[in-house]
Amino acid sequence: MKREKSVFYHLLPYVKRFRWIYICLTAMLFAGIADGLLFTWFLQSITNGAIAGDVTKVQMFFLFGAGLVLVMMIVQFLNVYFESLATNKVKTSLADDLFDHLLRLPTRYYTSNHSGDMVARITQDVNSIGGAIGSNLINLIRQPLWAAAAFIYLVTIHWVLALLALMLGPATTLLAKLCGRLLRQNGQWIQQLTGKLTEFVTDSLAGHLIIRTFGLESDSSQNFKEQNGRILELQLMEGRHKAGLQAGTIGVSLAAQIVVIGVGSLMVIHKRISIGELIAFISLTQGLISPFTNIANTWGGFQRSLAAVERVFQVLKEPTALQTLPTGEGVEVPNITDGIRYKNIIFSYKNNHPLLNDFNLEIPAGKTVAFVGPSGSGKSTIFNLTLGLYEPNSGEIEVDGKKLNEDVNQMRKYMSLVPQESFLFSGTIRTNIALGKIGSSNHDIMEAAKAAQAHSFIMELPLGYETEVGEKGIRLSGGQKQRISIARAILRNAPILLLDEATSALDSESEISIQIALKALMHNRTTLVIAHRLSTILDSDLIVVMDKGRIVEMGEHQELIQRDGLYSKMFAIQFKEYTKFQKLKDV
Ligand SMILES: Nc1ncnc2c1ncn2[C@@H]1O[C@H](COP(=O)(O)OP(=O)(O)OP(=O)(O)O)[C@@H](O)[C@H]1O
Repeated sequence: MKREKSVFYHLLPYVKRFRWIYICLTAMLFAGIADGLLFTWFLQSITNGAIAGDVTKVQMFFLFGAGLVLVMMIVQFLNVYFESLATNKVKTSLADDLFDHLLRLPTRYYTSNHSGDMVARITQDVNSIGGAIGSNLINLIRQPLWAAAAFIYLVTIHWVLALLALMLGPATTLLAKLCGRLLRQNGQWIQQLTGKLTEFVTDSLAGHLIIRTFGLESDSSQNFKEQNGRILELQLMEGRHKAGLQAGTIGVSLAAQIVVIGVGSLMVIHKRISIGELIAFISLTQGLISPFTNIANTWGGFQRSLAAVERVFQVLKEPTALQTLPTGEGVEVPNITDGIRYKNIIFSYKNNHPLLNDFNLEIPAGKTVAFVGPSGSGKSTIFNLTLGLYEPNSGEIEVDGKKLNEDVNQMRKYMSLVPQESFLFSGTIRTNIALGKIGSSNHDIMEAAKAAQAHSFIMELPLGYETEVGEKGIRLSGGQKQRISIARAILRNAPILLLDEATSALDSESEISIQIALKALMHNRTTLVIAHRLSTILDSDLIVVMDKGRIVEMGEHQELIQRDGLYSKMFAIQFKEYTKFQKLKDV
């Protein structure tokens, strides 16, 4: 019960948010119960009237019955309508809050959780919570009230017979408790496996190229079938539990009715109750036992929904990194004059050996600093920290004299990132560039594209700037995507640029276009670049050579070459590869 309480505690704010709907639902609930009792009274009275040969009474109750039917229809309509309103409104707000919360979560959460699982929580789990806030919840409230009302009504006729009718009810509750536990456990397994299956599907779609080129289709298909088969087994087991519960509860309900009919008939013979009252008993015994049956059935579905609610609230309980959600609308920030300072930074991704240990560096404003070093030396980590995606364990980063961690959102307005892998969202080229500064005019977007050497290839596309890109859109080459990414950064016009150069070799035309685009982008900005291109390295004001999280060398190109250390070795290798590449291209 502790678990149920905690789930309700979490759901309560949502119920409160739509309290007027729940108030209407409660009103309908009482109207439904009153209607049911009035119907029994109608049955009892019209039967007694018929037996007594009282035509006026029969006629009057006939009209009364017709009125009841009308009221019942209206109540039923409003009941279903309000229930759907309540469930869907809560579901929608929960999904809104969940997505909002996901956007606020720290970068660590994204790197340590699978996107497929997050998708499953926001779609499937949110959808399954209907059972905990909609019909199941209402039924769990309605049924005991209905049982109590029916019992009181029957007690006023004959209390012994009423107790007899009630006697078998609790048996179904025991059955429900047992099956409920099994169903809940099963529900959790199904949800976990479905989350895993969603992860597998998203991975397979994203990695379809590897699947195809390595000929892994049959293995993937087999893997999917196995996982899906396991879910099927659990669903069938769920079906068996539900069937057992249903059969047991129907058995109990029928047994109670037979007892009531048998004993009630004897009472009619002995003139203890009238035939009309026996009919009331027959009609209400069903109403007395069915709540136990319905609670039992509802309990299973309810337990399953609780499992889904728990998965949703697991995410909602994760501590966030952002208080407010920043907007991409353009705000002009002044150019910086004081550069970036890293002071005694100690940082580890996990609580083990720190990757950066007492890292100190000063990047002067307006300069281009290239970070070079072997793979895993910590270059991207410097970017992650500068962008405030991770916080150092100790030490401080200052941007233009202000502490980065004091207002990360504001400080990020000073920066734009051109990532190694250019990501295009589903939408048009225009909207993709406009992400650099939401609300930009078409003229500004076009100017940015021109500076990024992207305008001419965009104009050659069938719909120009309105061409759809992203998963469902046209395929752009790596170089073209990169130029759109650069245009986005040009439009953002932030004073600090973080550029993670793409490693893949481009054809010479793209290479030249990108060089021109980057020159335009880097102009007049403080630039941090994870450098892979010789031209970038040579043109940098400062080269920071990193190895195992430490700065091992620092200086200008010539200086570092003369030092004959790690940099000169790396440069020699790169230069050899570069000339080989150039020769190959010349051939
Ligand atoms: N999100 C993360 N969680 C845990 N460890 C990480 C994470 N990102 C990077 N690392 C580890 O930190 C170390 C430094 O990685 P980083 O990406 O900064 O290196 P890099 O110099 O940019 O490498 P590359 O040139 O290959 O991109 C590596 O050992 C890497 O495995």
